[in-house]
Amino acid sequence: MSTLPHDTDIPYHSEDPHRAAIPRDDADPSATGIPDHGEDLRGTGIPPRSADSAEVLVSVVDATAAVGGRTVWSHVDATVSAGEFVAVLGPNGVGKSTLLKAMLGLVPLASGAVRLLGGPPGRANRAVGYVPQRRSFDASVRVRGLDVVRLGLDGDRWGLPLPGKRSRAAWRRVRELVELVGAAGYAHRPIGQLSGGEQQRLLIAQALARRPRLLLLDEPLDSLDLPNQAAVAALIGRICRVERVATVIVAHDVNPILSYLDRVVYLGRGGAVSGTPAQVITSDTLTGLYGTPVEVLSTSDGRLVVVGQPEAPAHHGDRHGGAA
Ligand SMILES: Nc1ncnc2c1ncn2[C@@H]1O[C@H](COP(=O)(O)OP(=O)(O)OP(=O)(O)O)[C@@H](O)[C@H]1O
Repeated sequence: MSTLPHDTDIPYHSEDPHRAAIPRDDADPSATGIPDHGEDLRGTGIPPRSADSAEVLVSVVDATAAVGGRTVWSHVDATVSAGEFVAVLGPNGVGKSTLLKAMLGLVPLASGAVRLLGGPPGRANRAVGYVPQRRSFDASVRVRGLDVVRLGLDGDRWGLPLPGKRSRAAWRRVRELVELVGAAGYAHRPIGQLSGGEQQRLLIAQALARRPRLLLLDEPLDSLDLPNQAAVAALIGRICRVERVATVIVAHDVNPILSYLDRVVYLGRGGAVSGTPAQVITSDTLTGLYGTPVEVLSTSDGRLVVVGQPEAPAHHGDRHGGAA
């Protein structure tokens, strides 16, 4: 895989000296069947994160979100540190997308606070790459994949075209990104004619265009087949670990990303529990979160199956679960 060189005029922070510490898991991972990601990255060659001082990029503190006049979740605490890979999990409609939007300042909080890269959300959004949910292109869309990636660099720019030197640097950056996500074989084709997995890779490349410190991905594995889920999950794991872009991913199924994750935020019943996968994805923790018996089973190939998780969340205002 290619790395992101530093020969353009676009700021990049991969040499950040304040990389996050890995929140080490006190629980025995073998007890739950959940791999300890620090040592096990499925033989990908991806280095485990080293433990040094953590810089918090996002903090959500005792937050309550109300959308359309209804409380979606309340008393949620969550943090994302530099270089971390964090999953937001929970049943349909529990408010996972709302949490990402709250981090971006797109959904105002009813109470509590969000800080993004040291300030109020919204101000630092140029340093954040965001791929919203279910963004796909109709077959009739003729824009090339390359141009979709380029929009991540200058899509918000109006007026005269970039001068030649800056334009060449921008196209060089686009080519790097296309290589990074493994899309070189099809990026010149109209994006509407590409598969869901191919489109997803190009959208991730677009979100990385400005060398963000934080990547927010809303269900990037949605509607992909299993091999594509595994491939895109591995790509995101590499971006997080090798390129050191902290990543928050909304997912329905934790299994494709399980071995790459540092932490999860599990939403349910008005609140949230966060911690390492081994701490959170357990029968006891999820039973406490949902207030109904939930069983976490581990299959022989290491997949987790959550049984009994309520599909339609009840919305309560009470605090529930030990948010970390
Ligand atoms: N613009 C809106 N107006 C009113 N209600 C909304 C709006 N957007 C979301 N909601 C409601 O807020 C709740 C949380 O939605 P959200 O999309 O955050 O959930 P989610 O966990 O991401 O769901 P899914 O897993 O189905 O994508 C849902 O009940 C949804 O119907």
